[in-house]
Amino acid sequence: MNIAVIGATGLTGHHVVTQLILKGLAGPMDRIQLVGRRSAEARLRGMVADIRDAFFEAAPELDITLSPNDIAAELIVFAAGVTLPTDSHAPMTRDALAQANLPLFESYARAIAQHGHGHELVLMVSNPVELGVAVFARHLGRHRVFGMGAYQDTLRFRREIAGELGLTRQRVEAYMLGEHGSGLVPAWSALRLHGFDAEETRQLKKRLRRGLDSAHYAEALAAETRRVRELIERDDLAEAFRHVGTLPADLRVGLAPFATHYSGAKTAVATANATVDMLRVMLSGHQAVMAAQVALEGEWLEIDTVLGVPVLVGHQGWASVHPVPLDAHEHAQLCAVGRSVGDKLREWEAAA
Ligand SMILES: NC(=O)c1ccc[n+]([C@@H]2O[C@H](COP(=O)([O-])OP(=O)(O)OC[C@H]3O[C@@H](n4cnc5c(N)ncnc54)[C@H](O)[C@@H]3O)[C@@H](O)[C@H]2O)c1
Repeated sequence: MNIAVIGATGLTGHHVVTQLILKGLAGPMDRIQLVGRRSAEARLRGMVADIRDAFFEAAPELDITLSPNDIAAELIVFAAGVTLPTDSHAPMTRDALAQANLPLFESYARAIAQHGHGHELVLMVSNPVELGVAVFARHLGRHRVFGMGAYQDTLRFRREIAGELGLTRQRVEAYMLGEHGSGLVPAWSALRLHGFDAEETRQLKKRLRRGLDSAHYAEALAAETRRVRELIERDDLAEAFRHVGTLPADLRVGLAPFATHYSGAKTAVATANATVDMLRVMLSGHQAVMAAQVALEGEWLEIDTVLGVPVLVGHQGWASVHPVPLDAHEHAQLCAVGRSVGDKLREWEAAA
């Protein structure tokens, strides 16, 4: 299998490459294209030497690729571009991030559409993930492009629930939908706890939610983000983490990574883990339901933009949306987030 990692020398790209090898998804019969800018050539060479040193005969073929026109792979991970700074005193807005990364998304998407073989699947890691997916979907066809943000948010949601209930993550079926960032939509109505009946699940869900209902989630997330931001700006990371720990599971999903990013540690290991997990499904030849950002055209809830929703993922891309039960508030919230993401995407692309 040929896998290309665009932005391979970046923190996330580097972890994706090593996790692909460590988890046995890329071995001597496979090839990883390490894609970077010309200015990153020396670093890419160093990276190849280091990986061969570490894994030797278990390492895949490692190719250095300095032009988007030379990408030749079945699976492409896009992890290049600008990221939000970790210095809370020099903040960057998501609008500025979008303007910085849009030309990069465009140039790679255009090159892959022109020079690729027409079947590549693209897994978008870079942010704003919805914008990256929108651009690649337009050039390559929407069923070949996924954003991993919703999958990562979903893994975090399941982990937070599992941790609080003392269960393994495998026993928790749950989805975090919507926008990766400020527009998360926890689909509590779709929660299934394997080994618990409907009444036990209802009781446990009530305990987990601590009185925060779907109608007030967005407001609570915004208020808690302001509170955690204030603590980070005061350089009180310890209090920020402590405070996040007091919140309900669905708020922790949005806020724990926020604090982790500004701690300076960043979230690359977990991001690479979620990315490689998605690649595992795409490589397996089987199909699985996973939350991902995809470009919808009204097939679920009449949403007509890029949004994190549950989709059936396989080696040919995402085949269809897999609808999950939502209550009226969750439904309304997901549609509202969809409208807001659609507005932002139009604004960002018009400003380019
Ligand atoms: N989805 C998530 O949960 C999540 C988590 C972490 C990071 N991210 C996103 O992933 C992206 C990368 O983050 P990071 O922390 O690894 O950043 P990083 O700064 O460590 O790496 C960025 C990489 O992009 C490369 N790059 C920049 N311009 C390029 C170009 N024109 N061609 C090829 N490569 C180019 C840089 O050389 C660098 O290697 C960011 O957009 C970030 O927001 C997403």
